[in-house]
Amino acid sequence: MSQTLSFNSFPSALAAPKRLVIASRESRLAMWQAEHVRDCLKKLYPECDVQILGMTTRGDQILDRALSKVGGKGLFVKELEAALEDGRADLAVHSLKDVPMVMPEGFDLACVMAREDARDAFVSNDYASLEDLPKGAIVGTSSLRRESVLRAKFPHLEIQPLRGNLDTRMSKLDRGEYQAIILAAAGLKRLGLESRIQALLPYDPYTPAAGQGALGIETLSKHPNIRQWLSPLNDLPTLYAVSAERMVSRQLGGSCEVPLAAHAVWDQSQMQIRSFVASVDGKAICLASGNAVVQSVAEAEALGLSVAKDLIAQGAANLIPNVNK
Ligand SMILES: NCc1[nH]cc(CCC(=O)O)c1CC(=O)O
Repeated sequence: MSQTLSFNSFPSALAAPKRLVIASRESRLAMWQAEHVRDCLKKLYPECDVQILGMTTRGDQILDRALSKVGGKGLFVKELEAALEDGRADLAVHSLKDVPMVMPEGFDLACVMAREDARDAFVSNDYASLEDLPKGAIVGTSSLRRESVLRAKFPHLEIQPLRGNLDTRMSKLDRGEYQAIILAAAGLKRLGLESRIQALLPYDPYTPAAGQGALGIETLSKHPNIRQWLSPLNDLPTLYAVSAERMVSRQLGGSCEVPLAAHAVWDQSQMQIRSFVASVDGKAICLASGNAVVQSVAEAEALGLSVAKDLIAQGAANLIPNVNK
């Protein structure tokens, strides 16, 4: 093992925390996630005063343009990082999918919690599956990754952008603006909207984004105690899986300006990973998968690196703007 990590154990050398403030976005999903972390911390440290500081980010405010055009994933995390930096909060809870692949100087991804269902979900009021949609039906998604698979498999469908938080997206569907929408199953399940899922999309070909369904907790690097306090919340299978996925994405530029999917599963030392890079029209695709025994974060990252190299050898970099070829 190249790294020593402690899991599910009380960091006994350290006194329990007295007060912890969690920075969170204010969407219903973000608050559910922050409350989940608060409840886990309260269970671990019953004496600790755990508070949630809700805030609005630029990513929540800009709803009229594609995320890929206005600055990408970082838009959802910058305000939370500012709160960590000036001491208003001790930790920030994020959907790991929204956390940039390279952490900014001074910040750490201190903890990765157990993953929800990582699949994409088909949501519709009138149709049971993608296969049932008629020619010209409008499907809502702003994810270039989802769009590329849909356009490759169902060229007769019309893909339209869909932004906003989960409740906004669901109400746009319910108002009839779309015949169907594609969302991460994890968010729907967390908000008690599982019954709205018509079909869970299989990992092949609907491979999710790196980190989808997992929660990440960010802290300042200069506060190692907080990392220690959070360490019992880490989930090892999830940590290994997302370490491989995030390595693939990092090697390929880590932006959401390109259709990029990476999904790994770790079970009893065996890791499997599947990844693709595609053109938005779905006409070009590089696909790679891998298998390895993984018993450390470093080994997970090594598998991710080999998958990224495989994709690059197939010409994936030609599909990606600004990546080192
Ligand atoms: N890109 C936005 C985003 N970030 C995290 C989730 C859902 C929850 C998750 O994947 O953890 C979503 C919505 C979606 O993709 O439908």
